[in-house]
Amino acid sequence: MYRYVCKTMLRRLFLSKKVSYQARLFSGNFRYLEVLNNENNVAIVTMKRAPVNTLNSELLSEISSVLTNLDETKCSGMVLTSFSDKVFSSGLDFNEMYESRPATIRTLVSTILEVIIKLYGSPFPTVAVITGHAPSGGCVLSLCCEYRIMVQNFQIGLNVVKLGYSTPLSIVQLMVNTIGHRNAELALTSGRLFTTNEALRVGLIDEIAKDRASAFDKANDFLNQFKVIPPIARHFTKQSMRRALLQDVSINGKIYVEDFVSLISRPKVQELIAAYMANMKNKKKNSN
Ligand SMILES: CCCCCCCCCCC/C=C/C(=O)SCCNC(=O)CCNC(=O)[C@H](O)C(C)(C)COP(=O)(O)OP(=O)(O)OC[C@H]1O[C@@H](n2cnc3c(N)ncnc32)[C@H](O)[C@@H]1OP(=O)(O)O
Repeated sequence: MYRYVCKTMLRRLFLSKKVSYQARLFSGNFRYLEVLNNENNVAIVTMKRAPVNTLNSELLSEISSVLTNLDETKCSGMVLTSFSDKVFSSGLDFNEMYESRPATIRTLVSTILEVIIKLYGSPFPTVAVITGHAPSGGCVLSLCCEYRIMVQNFQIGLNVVKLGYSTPLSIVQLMVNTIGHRNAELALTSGRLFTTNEALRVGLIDEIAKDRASAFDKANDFLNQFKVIPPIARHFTKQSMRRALLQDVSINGKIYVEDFVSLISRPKVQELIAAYMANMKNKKKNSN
């Protein structure tokens, strides 16, 4: 009898461990992401592709899967952030754009498009906690969120024009919707990166935080206000605000992707990407 009780207790203990292990598996399943749920059912999605969260197809497809999962599990909100206290994301991975087969570039671009559609159109409220630099693709991810809180002394913006290709129309629209036509035109045509203070002044971010912890406090304050708002009413209102852009990308997305692939594949653009990458390496060598 004693042996039976011990065995049953051990089995229960094992099962309970297994359950809590499975609960953690959602975060453990990803190579480049950590996903944790807080007590308010808010998902904290942390990009952790060291060193600078460069957006390759794998990281983007993990973000895409998480967004589907959060939609299905009816989370109350999402915070998108970075493991790094220096870089939120360094944008699309040059290694998948430089001297790559069109199919590789196509996968990269289609996957970021998938993320844009899911993140921008998500039914739950979304906040970007920007703990470091957010150039290009990093800025795009934050623009798809509803609210941006950025830590002091970093840079954010869309500098793609400097790489020799134009900003895709929907991305232009994201910027226009956020900082207005005049500011967007000036910023996009010059590839301007804004400091945290400048970004607040122009409306590219909503709040400045002194550090990661205070950025999370501000994100919680933003999300808490929705506790008293019926989610369905909130969701439909968000959809109405975002419908035009979402409809455009779902109708024309494939065309935008193909345009972007052929733009990136042009010899002149490839040359500029190579020079840009070499410049990054030189800067690093000289600073060491
Ligand atoms: C709806 C429309 C449908 C169409 C869909 C199209 C969607 C398009 C989206 C918009 C277009 C976006 C384009 C891009 O994102 S292109 C990428 C542009 N990115 C940049 O210009 C930033 C480049 N990086 C930096 O400026 C710095 O790295 C940064 C300031 C971010 C950090 O500086 P830090 O000094 O901390 O780090 P390092 O520069 O030493 O970098 C560390 C290593 O990482 C490598 N690195 C950095 N960025 C990239 C990158 N984007 N791709 C590949 N590799 C990168 C860097 O070379 C270092 O490598 P090593 O350690 O090997 O030297």
